[in-house]
Amino acid sequence: MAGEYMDFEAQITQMKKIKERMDRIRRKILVMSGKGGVGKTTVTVNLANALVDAGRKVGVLDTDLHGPNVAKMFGVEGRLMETEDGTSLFPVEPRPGLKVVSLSFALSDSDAPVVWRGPMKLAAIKQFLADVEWGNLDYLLIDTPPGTGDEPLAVIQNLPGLTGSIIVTTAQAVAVADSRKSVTFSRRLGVPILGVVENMSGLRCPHCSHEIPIFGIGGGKLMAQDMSVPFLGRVPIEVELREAEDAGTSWVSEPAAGPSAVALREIASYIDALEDDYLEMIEAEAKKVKAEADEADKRTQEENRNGGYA
Ligand SMILES: Nc1ncnc2c1ncn2[C@@H]1O[C@H](COP(=O)(O)OP(=O)(O)OP(=O)(O)O)[C@@H](O)[C@H]1O
Repeated sequence: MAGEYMDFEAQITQMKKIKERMDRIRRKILVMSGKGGVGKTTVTVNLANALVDAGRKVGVLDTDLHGPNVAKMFGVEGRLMETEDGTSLFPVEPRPGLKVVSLSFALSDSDAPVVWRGPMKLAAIKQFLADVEWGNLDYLLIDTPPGTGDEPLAVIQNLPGLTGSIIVTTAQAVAVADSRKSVTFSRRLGVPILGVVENMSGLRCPHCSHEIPIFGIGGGKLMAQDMSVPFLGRVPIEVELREAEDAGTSWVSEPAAGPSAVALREIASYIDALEDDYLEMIEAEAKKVKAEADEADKRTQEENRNGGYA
């Protein structure tokens, strides 16, 4: 499948299939981070569980082939199930209302590192967008590897009606610097930014309740303000959250769960309460910003062709 040559007609058929599938999903959200290990998958998995708790139908697509943790954090073993005619792939369902697919389900050996070039990843992402039988969903959350590489680009360029991106960072200066690139990347490609989450934002000492700023506190919020994007909230470090992820249980669903669950539930409620009018407005704004950037690029190319003269 991945990397196979596809003629023009087959590509058009695939694009139509993707559109049909995506039209049945109300909101499609890309979860990104500039830096690795800042908690993108944690945010994806917990937002998904919180939205399911609120009665929403949610799908999660894990496009991270090199560190696919989504299925593990939902406590499921992933395996690709096809219809008999091979035209559709079925997601796994860790709990009612939640469907999960990882690109890694297509790999036979989970211990083997993946050596796929960009075009193979692009082909695989397109195939998953076209073939996964999500049915009707309220949300599709798409987890991507860190950075602004092939996977987020493939999703943005091939998923019609992408609602927006959520950018996850820690408050640490290096993570913030990288997450600024994710903001610029989203803007340059015309993707509305729903907001920034500052994860691992302080650890409350269990003995004295003092907040220890392991990766700093506040850097993500400052970045969001500086780049004029919404700030969605701070999620503190919590041992129980990490333990729940290792056990594949839903931390946000625990009524007595601590401050990280409270913060993640609040972010999920905020996202769920976003009005369609607001989303249309930020989509129009994002398209305008992209059109202006395209125009500026065109002028620069023109100038370069004319030896630096307009
Ligand atoms: N708020 C938190 N409290 C405790 N542990 C956390 C928190 N956020 C993330 N973790 C843990 O930190 C590790 C990295 O998180 P996660 O896998 O979500 O990051 P990521 O950005 O998706 O990583 P990658 O770059 O590999 O895709 C995981 O072991 C996760 O359980």
